[in-house]
Parts: sequence; structure tokens; C-alpha cells
Amino acid sequence: MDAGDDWSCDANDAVHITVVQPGETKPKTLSNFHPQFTYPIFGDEERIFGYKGLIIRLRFAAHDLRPHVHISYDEKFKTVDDTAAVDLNETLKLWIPEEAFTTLPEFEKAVQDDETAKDFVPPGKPVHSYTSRQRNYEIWAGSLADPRVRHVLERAQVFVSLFIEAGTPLATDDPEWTLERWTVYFVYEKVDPPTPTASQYSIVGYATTYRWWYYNRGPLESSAISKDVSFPLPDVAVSDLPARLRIAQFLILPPHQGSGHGTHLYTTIHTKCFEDPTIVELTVEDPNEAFDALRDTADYHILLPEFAKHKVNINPDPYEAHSRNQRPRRVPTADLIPVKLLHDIRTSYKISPTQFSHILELFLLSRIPFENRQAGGANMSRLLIKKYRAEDPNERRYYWWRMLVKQRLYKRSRDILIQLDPSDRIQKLEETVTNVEEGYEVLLKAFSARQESLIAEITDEKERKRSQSAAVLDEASEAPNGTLGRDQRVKRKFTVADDDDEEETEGEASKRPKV
Ligand SMILES: CC(=O)SCCNC(=O)CCNC(=O)[C@H](O)C(C)(C)COP(=O)(O)OP(=O)(O)OC[C@H]1O[C@@H](n2cnc3c(N)ncnc32)[C@H](O)[C@@H]1OP(=O)(O)O
Repeated sequence: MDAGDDWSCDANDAVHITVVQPGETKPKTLSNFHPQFTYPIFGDEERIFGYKGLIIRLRFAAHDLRPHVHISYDEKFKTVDDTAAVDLNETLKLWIPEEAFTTLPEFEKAVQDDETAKDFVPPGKPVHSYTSRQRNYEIWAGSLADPRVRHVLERAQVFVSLFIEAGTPLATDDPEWTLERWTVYFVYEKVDPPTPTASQYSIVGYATTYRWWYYNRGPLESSAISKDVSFPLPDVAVSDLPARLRIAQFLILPPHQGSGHGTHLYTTIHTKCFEDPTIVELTVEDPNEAFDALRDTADYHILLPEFAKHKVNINPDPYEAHSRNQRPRRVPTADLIPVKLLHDIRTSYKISPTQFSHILELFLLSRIPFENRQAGGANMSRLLIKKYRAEDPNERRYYWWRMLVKQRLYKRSRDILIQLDPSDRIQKLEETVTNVEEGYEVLLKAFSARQESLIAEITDEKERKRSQSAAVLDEASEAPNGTLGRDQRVKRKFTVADDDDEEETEGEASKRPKV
């Protein structure tokens, strides 16, 4: 008999996460969800031995994340020799703050009767607010050196293990100068408090970022070796040193995912970088696929207006500037795209070089008509033969687009590629560029779907306003003492107001992702 099968259960199913807020007489559930991963806590198999009907309920107060652990089960395995049920309290203590191991009535009383909750504000300072689907949200940010920030983060840390693959909780007991390198961003929904003493804040997600020393070989180097330096050097605040900002952990809780909060949080962090003269670049530590998609989407919309303003596109005739025997042997990058301009755009928006290349390639691909791209049925054999001599400028653009991507890929993986035979090397590059291109096509399709739904929303809104205006006008023209002249003025007034509103709505819509 395999006792393990009978007595073990799926840890992801057994763990329930519940967000609560005060109710009429006792705390009520705002949301309930399961973790995505439990392997850091319960092992690679994500199974728990020794219980039947096991429920591990992790409760969190919606505003300050006060935690509570409640374990219940139908039956527990009786120890036989060395085989015993997992000691759940001992296991969980390594991941959840001590304060969570109280009785349920104690926790419920603390949440329900917390008189201070009504005055609770998230830790740090408010840095951004937005409305989505008629609900209001705020983003707050504070240094990890601030005890309030640390307190809420320590309560939230278990989410990193439960939702971010390979994510590890931060050490919050480091020396102060190290803690100062970290900024934590919290996203909260602002809700109507359910009771007179309840908080108006409810957690949505959070992100941690840290400053990563940036070695600047420019003016800073010369000043550091100046002859006038006297020792000991004056104290320098970490926040004054040039740095890359790195996003370490980024999480939107499951009930709020897919509603644009990740995009708001990312663009807020980007805006903060943009405004901070000591930050040189925004980078991300080990992003996963979902985060890459979010980041690509957000960065694309950040850079789109710049690319459009400068009419960035691939020059289909880069050899025009060269006579036949003077043609460069390599990809004529500087004749294909405005290298200096693009460098300036990249550094001013503080986007890291690889990420910028992705977004630029995505944008340049979008400039080539769909029918001239592989996904749109372009004749790839003809392109292979004709190359840059193809008649259609868009076909030539597409040829050069693939060459630019191959050039980047080659530079990135040169050490591996030069070990291959030239024919294998060409095939590998060909396969990789096709994979990269397929990924871009998925993103471009998602962008145009979003664009269409935005246009539909705007059209619906216009239609709604128009019928509202028409209803008002109908009422006005029915007025017994209304003159024609007066009616016309009323009509014009409504029309003009409508146009203004439309323009504003459109402007807001196109600017929206920039936050
Ligand atoms: C550095 C790191 O920490 S990497 C780890 C990132 N965190 C996690 O994976 C934890 C669990 N997941 C999450 O927290 C969230 O789902 C996030 C952060 C990945 C995304 O946040 P959300 O608020 O759900 O994203 P948002 O609604 O703003 O979506 C923005 C875009 O991101 C992309 N995206 C979001 N989630 C996903 C996903 N699961 N898979 C693929 N693409 C996704 C889409 O392109 C989406 O655009 P669309 O709305 O036009 O479809």
C-alpha cells in the first residue's frame, strides 16, 4: 500500500488566501484565491503529507495586511516509525510573521475593532492616482528604511513565494544604508469604508525596486580622481549616486490581475525614474513572460509618440549613398535607421539598450504593411533571392528589418554562433529571427485589438453624448416660447461642447498608457 497517496494533498489547493475587511458584526471576505506556487514552502512536488480535508487559510486585513493562519482538517496521519504528518506550524513559521499565529477570534476582533483603521494611509507618499472601471486607485511609494514600509512589506512578503516563480523574500534587517537603496510601491484601491471605523484602503499589489550602482565613465570619473580630493571623503547619500533602478518583485494580486493595474504600476515606476536625474536606466531582475509582455506593451506606448514624431522608419535604399564598389560589407545600420536620434531617445527615456532594441524592432515591423511580412503571407523565397534589390520598397524594408534583427542576435550570441559552421549559423539565425518576429506579431495583434476596442469605446461614448444632446435639443425645440435663433444658439453650444469633450477623450485615450 502506498500510504503517501492517501494522505497527501495538493498544497496549492490546500492553501486559501483570503483578504478581509470589517463587516457588520465580524470581518467579511473581500476576495479568496489560491497561490500559484507553494514549492518554496512545501517542496518541489507541492504536496503536503499527513492530512485529509486539509485547509490552510491565510487571512490578511485588506488595508495593513495584518495576517492570520488557520489550519483545519478532517483527519491527521498517526505517526508510524519515522513517518509523520508535516508539522504545518513549524513549516509556515519560516514564511509568515509570528503575529499570524493567534486564535481566529483574536484576529477577527483585532480587525473588527481596530479604531485606528479609519485613519490608515498606505506607507510612504502618494505618487499617482487613477480611475479604472469607475473604481479609484492610488499608488504610494516609500523607502524600505521607513519602518511603516517595512512593516507592511514584511506582512506581504509571503506573496512573493506564492506568486512569483523563483522569487525570494527581501531581507529587511540589513543596515540602514542598504535599506535606503530600496523603494517599495504599493497599489491600493480606495473604497467606501464598510463601517465607520474601517479603512478606506484595500491592497491591490506592490513592487520593490532598488538602486544598482552605475559606473559612469564620463564626467564623474574625472571628478573622482581630481587632485583636490581630501580624505576622508565626505559622506555621500546612496540616493545621490548615479544608479540603474531595478525592479525586483512585481505583483498584482489575482482578483485584480488583467485590469491594467500592472501597467499603471510599471508606468508610475518609469515616470519616477524619468524624473530622477540620478537614475540612468530602468532595468528588471529576472522578468517572467507575463511581465515581459506587460513591459513591452507599456514601453511601446511610452516610445510610440517619439518614434511617430520623428517619423522613424527603415530607409529602403541604404546603398544609395554609396557607389557600387564602396558598399559596406556589414549591415549598413547608420544608413538604415537614425542611430544618433535613437540613442538620444533611448537615453532620455532611460530604457535599457536591449529593451529599447525590442521596442524599436517592434515599431519598425509595425511600419511594414502586413502583406509584406511573413505573417501576412510575404513571399519569403522571392525575398531570399531578391534581397535588397526587390522592387517594392516595403519588401526591401522587410529584408533590412530581418538583417537588423539578425545583426543584434548575432552580436548577442556571437561566442556560441562562431563555433558553428557558417551554414548552421545562418540557419540558427534564420530560425531565431522568425521566432522573435512571431513574438512581435502576437504583441502587435494585441495592440491593434486594444486600439480597436478603445476606438469602439470612444465611438460609444460619442454616440451616448450625441443622443443626450439630441434629447436636450428635442426638449428645447419643443419649448413653446423658443425662437429659431435661440434654438440655433443652443444647438451650436451643445455641438461645440461635444467636440471639445471628444477631443479631450481622444487625447486622454492616446496618452493613457504614459500615466
Ligand atoms: C520582476 C518580476 O517580479 S517578474 C514576476 C511578475 N509577477 C508575476 O508573475 C506575479 C503574478 N502576476 C501578476 O502579478 C500580474 O499578472 C502581472 C504583474 C504579470 C501583470 O499585471 P496585470 O495587472 O495583470 O497586467 P495588466 O492588466 O496591466 O496587463 C498589461 C499587459 O500585460 C500583458 N499581460 C498581463 N498578464 C499577462 C499574462 N499572464 N500573460 C501574458 N501577458 C500578460 C498583456 O499584454 C496585457 O495587455 P492587455 O491588457 O492588452 O492584454
